[in-house]
Amino acid sequence: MDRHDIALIGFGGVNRALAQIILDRGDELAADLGFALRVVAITDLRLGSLMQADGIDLADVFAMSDGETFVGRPGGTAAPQNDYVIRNSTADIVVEATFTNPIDGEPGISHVRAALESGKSVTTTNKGPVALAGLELNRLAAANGVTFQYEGSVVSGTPILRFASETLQGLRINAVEGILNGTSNYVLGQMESGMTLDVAVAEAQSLGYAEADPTADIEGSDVQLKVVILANELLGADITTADVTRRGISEVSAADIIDAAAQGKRYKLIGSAFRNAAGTVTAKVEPVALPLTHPLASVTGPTNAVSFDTDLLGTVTVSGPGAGRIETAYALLSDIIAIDAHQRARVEAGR
Ligand SMILES: NC(=O)c1ccc[n+]([C@@H]2O[C@H](COP(=O)([O-])OP(=O)(O)OC[C@H]3O[C@@H](n4cnc5c(N)ncnc54)[C@H](O)[C@@H]3O)[C@@H](O)[C@H]2O)c1
Ligand SMILES: N[C@@H](CCO)C(=O)O
Repeated sequence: MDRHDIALIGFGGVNRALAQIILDRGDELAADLGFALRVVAITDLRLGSLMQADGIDLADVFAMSDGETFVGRPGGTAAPQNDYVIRNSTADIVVEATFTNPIDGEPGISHVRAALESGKSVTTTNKGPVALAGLELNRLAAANGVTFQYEGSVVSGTPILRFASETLQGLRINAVEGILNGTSNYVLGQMESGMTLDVAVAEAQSLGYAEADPTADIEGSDVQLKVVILANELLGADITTADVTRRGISEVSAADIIDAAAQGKRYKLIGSAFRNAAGTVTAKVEPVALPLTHPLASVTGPTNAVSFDTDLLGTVTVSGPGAGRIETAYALLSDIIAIDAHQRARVEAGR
C-alpha cells in the first residue's frame, strides 16, 4: 500500500480536524483511496515542533493538556522551528494552515516556498500565499516537479476552484460573483434576527468560521483575497488586492437591515470580478441589499455560493459550506488526493 507522509504547519482548528479525520477514518480512507496517510511532523506557534519519522501518535497529541508543548517528546521542541521542520522532515506533503495574513501573506508564503524548494508538495487553506504569491509559487512547484493545491482557500471544502478549472473546461468564464465569506453571511443572518454584530461575531469565532482576527471577515479583506484568487485563476487576470475595491459589513447597521427587510430585500456581502470589453478585469467587495427573489438572497448561515457567468452555458451556481473546521479539512484531503494523482501521473510519465 502506498503512503503519504504529512507535515502539519499550524495546528489550529483546520489542521486538527484533518488530523482527527486521519485518526478516525485512516483505514477506511486507505481502502477507498489506495494510499495511507501518516503525520510525521507538526509545528505550531503555541505547541512548538514535533518530528517523528515513524509517525506521530495523534491520540497522544490530542490528549495534551492546555499550555503543554512538544518539549520532552522524542523529536519535540517547545519553540516552533517551522523552516527546519518544513525542509528536514521526512514528509512528502506539507499542509500549511497558519493564520491568513492579508497584508503580506507571511509567514505562509515563506512556509510554502520552503516546502516547494525542498521538493515537497503543498496543500494550503491559507489565502495569503495563494492571493499574494500564487503565480510565483505555482512556477516554483513546477520547477521542482511537485504540486501546489489550495482548494480550501476559496469557499472552504466546497470544490469551487476544481469545479471551474476541471468540470467547466472548454467554457469561457466571463465573470464570477458570490457570497465568499461564511462569517459575514452568518453574522448578517443573526443580525436579521436581532443579534448585535459583536455577539454574532463571537458566535462565528466559537463555531470556527472566523479568522483569528475577525476584522478580515467583517471589513471584507478576506473576500478581497478570495476575489483576487478567483480573478487570477479563472479569468486569467493578474490583479492584486489593490485592484479590488472593498467595503465590509461593518457599514451595515441594524436599521439598514430592518429597512431592507421592509422593502423585500436582504443584505449580503458580495465579491465579484468581471472581464471588461477591453480585456481588463474589474473586481470589488461590497454589501448589497438583494431582492429576496435573487438566487444569492436565500444563501444563509456559513453557506457560500459562487455564480460563474459562462459563454456557452450561461450562469452556473455552486453552493456549499464556506467555512468550518471539518469542512475546510475536507478541502485539504481533496488536495492530498489531487497531489497523489499528480505524483502517480509523473511516475507513469517517467518524470
Ligand atoms: N476555519 C475555517 O473555516 C477556514 C476556512 C477556509 C480557510 N481557512 C484558513 O485556514 C487557515 C487555518 O484556519 P484555522 O481556522 O485552523 O485557524 P486557527 O487560528 O484555528 O489555527 C491557526 C493555527 O496556526 C498557528 N500558527 C499561526 N502562526 C503560526 C506560525 N508562524 N508558526 C506556526 N504556527 C502558527 C496558530 O497557533 C494556530 O494554532 C487560516 O489561514 C484560515 O484563513 C479557515
Ligand atoms: N473566515 C473565513 C474562513 C473561510 O475562508 C470565512 O468566514 O469565510
